[in-house]
Amino acid sequence: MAKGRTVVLQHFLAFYLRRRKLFTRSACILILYFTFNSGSSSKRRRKHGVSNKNKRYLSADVCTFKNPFTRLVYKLKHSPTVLLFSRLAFAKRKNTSKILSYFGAQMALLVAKAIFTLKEASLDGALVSSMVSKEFRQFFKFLAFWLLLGIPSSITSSLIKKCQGMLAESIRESITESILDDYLPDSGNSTLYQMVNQSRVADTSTSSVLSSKSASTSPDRSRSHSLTDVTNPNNIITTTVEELSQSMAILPFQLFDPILDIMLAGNRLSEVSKYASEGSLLLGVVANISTLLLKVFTPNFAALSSTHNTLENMFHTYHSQIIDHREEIALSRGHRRELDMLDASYFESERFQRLEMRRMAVYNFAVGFIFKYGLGAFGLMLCSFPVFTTAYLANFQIERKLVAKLASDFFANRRLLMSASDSLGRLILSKKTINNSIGYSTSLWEFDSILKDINNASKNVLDDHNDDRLISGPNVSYGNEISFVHVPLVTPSGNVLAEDLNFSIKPGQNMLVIGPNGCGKSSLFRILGGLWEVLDPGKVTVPSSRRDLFYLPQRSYLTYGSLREQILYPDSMDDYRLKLVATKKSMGSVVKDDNYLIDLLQLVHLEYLLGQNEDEDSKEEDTDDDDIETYSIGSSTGDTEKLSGLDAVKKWPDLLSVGEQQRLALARLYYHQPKFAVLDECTSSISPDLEKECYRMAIERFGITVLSVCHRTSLWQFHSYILKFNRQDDVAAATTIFTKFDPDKRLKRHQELIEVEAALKKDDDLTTRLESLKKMQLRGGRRAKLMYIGDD
Ligand SMILES: Nc1ncnc2c1ncn2[C@@H]1O[C@H](COP(=O)(O)OP(=O)(O)OP(=O)(O)O)[C@@H](O)[C@H]1O
Repeated sequence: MAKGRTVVLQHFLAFYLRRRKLFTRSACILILYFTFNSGSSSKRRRKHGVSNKNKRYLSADVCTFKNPFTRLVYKLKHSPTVLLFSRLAFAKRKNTSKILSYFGAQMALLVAKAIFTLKEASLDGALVSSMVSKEFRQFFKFLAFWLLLGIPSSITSSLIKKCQGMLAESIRESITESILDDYLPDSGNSTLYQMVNQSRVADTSTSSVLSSKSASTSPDRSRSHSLTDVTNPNNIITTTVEELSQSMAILPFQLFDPILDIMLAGNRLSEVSKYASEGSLLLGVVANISTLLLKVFTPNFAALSSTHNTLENMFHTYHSQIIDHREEIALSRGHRRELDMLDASYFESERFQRLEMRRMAVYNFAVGFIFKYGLGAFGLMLCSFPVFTTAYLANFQIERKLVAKLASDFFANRRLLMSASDSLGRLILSKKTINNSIGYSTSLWEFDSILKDINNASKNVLDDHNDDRLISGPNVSYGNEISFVHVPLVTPSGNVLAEDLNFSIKPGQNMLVIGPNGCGKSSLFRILGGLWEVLDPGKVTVPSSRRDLFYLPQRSYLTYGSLREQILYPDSMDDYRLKLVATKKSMGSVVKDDNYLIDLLQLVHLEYLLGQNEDEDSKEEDTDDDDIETYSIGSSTGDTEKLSGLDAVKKWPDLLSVGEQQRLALARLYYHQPKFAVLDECTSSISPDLEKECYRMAIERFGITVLSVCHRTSLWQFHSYILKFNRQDDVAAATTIFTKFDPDKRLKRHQELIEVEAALKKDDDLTTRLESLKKMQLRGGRRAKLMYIGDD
């Protein structure tokens, strides 16, 4: 009876042996398929409120594709990762070839690595076999081979790492280049201003033609815009691009290395072991059960990384805010309040990180145990199977030579199966990297879409492709003047500041703009600078070229760079050199060389900046260890702190007082010598005498026509026209009056008012005169003294 059962079993085994290759390969495919389809289920994603980000980009008609292949192609074509790579990373041929070559090199190295692993496994087996059969010469021969194999194998591993680094760097370079081209476009469009502004304005649809245009052209994009925090573009451009590049660079390794390992191991097993087919099939089933089991321990990676990023961003933003306002905080002793905010933000972030670590610890344990030990144990069983079956079939009468062969196979197979089970674990972990990459690329794609929408909308309003235009649009015309006719002044959030703005200024007619705080004085210049649109029925006439209008705000913008660069801004050093060559060629015109720049500094009494070549930074640098190779950041000239004069590179915004910064900005204005200049309280911190001198210089010496907002009466004398904003307390929109301005007359009346007010206390006869003056004030609005000015 027992003999009959043995015969049946032997026939059964023989049948499987004939089909072993087929079984092995189908088992491999099963393993890969089920492993890859594991992870967080869509049900759980929905429960956590995190949808598959990819799906946002797929319109409803994707469901109409019956053919799964067409559907897959459609999905791929619309996936943000593919879009991001096709339009940003591969935007330039040079970058494309770099990325593809590093990717190709990495793939080739991965294949080489897998082949070396196979060879090592065979050598392991051979070593054990020679040891068991006591063939010492063979043993040392194999040992030498094994050592030799270690050289190319180690080189390959190190080259893979290097390739990953280079791939990450080229992806980052390429995406950063493309995003920066949209972020600060050559056309001079105020994309960054509009993007941050739009996201801060709650109701963008009211007045922003830009947003409505972009919404109408791409509904999917406008819907997704709200998902990206564009108020923090620095984080997206630095951190997100870096993280995406890193994860995309390690993806080929994480994905293809285990797949190659599994495939090669399966193939090898089917060749070397007679009974590997059943084992491989069973291994496929066990791998499937394991991945199902792993789902229980898998956290929602997308939700985790999104919350993590939000909390980190918040902490980062608080820090930047404190650094930006360090002086105000220090003077107002606001430390405790700021510390509370930082503590709260850090505590929140840390609490979440602990939760994240707990979830990841459980997940890592599950991956480690299930795949390394669970599948590893199964692999050992599988390897021992040929030993037991051979022994069983030969009725446990095995020759010595066969024992050595079985031992060799056992070790080779065990090694391959252990590495295959480990590879399965890595394959599962690679899903995390894929999800992260999708998350990062979605954020980046949304961000770039917003930039592109803004730039495209601006292009639509352009009547020609002249990038040098000051502003463009259907309501804009060009001439030798600045004029506003029936222009409504409306904020991006739809607040009407002034319904009907009218004025006209020709060269030489300097205009004073006055009005209460928040009435829209600076907003007028936002229209003039192209930041806000000229809405219907308004018509604006401006000089055609950007160079004809210069804007100086109250807090002037200084860059980190040389003193010369502060004066030249926004010109670059190349622009400066070109201008120098041009003026030298054209005989007779003033050559704006370094001596000219020094003269300008003298005009604003800043010549002492030329002599400052020692500061604390340089002293700090002296203490640096000479042996350490240091890099000069922000300058190609090397030892920047030793430079002096116009070449001195310093942290000018931190080094100069507000008044000094304003004077430096005036030197900048003199250098550019525009036709018109907007001076928006740009001299408020300069002493009155020097302020007057600077104004006189701008108007008389450099022939600049100024449109100025200033509260000091000492500057009235430079203006011949006045634009006055009147706002009643109960009406949001201001009315405006534009008239000729006689500074002497107005000053006299202003002085008179002061004197009458003083005399009133003593003399009743002046009451009548005061009443008449008060009437005029009331007509002018609530800011009595200011409204008096310019009232005829
Ligand atoms: N980007 C913007 N989006 C929405 N509202 C804005 C924006 N910029 C300014 N405003 C609003 O427009 C109004 C006018 O601002 P503006 O800067 O023109 O005032 P101002 O007359 O120059 O005041 P001040 O004399 O205090 O400088 C303010 O209420 C301000 O909140």
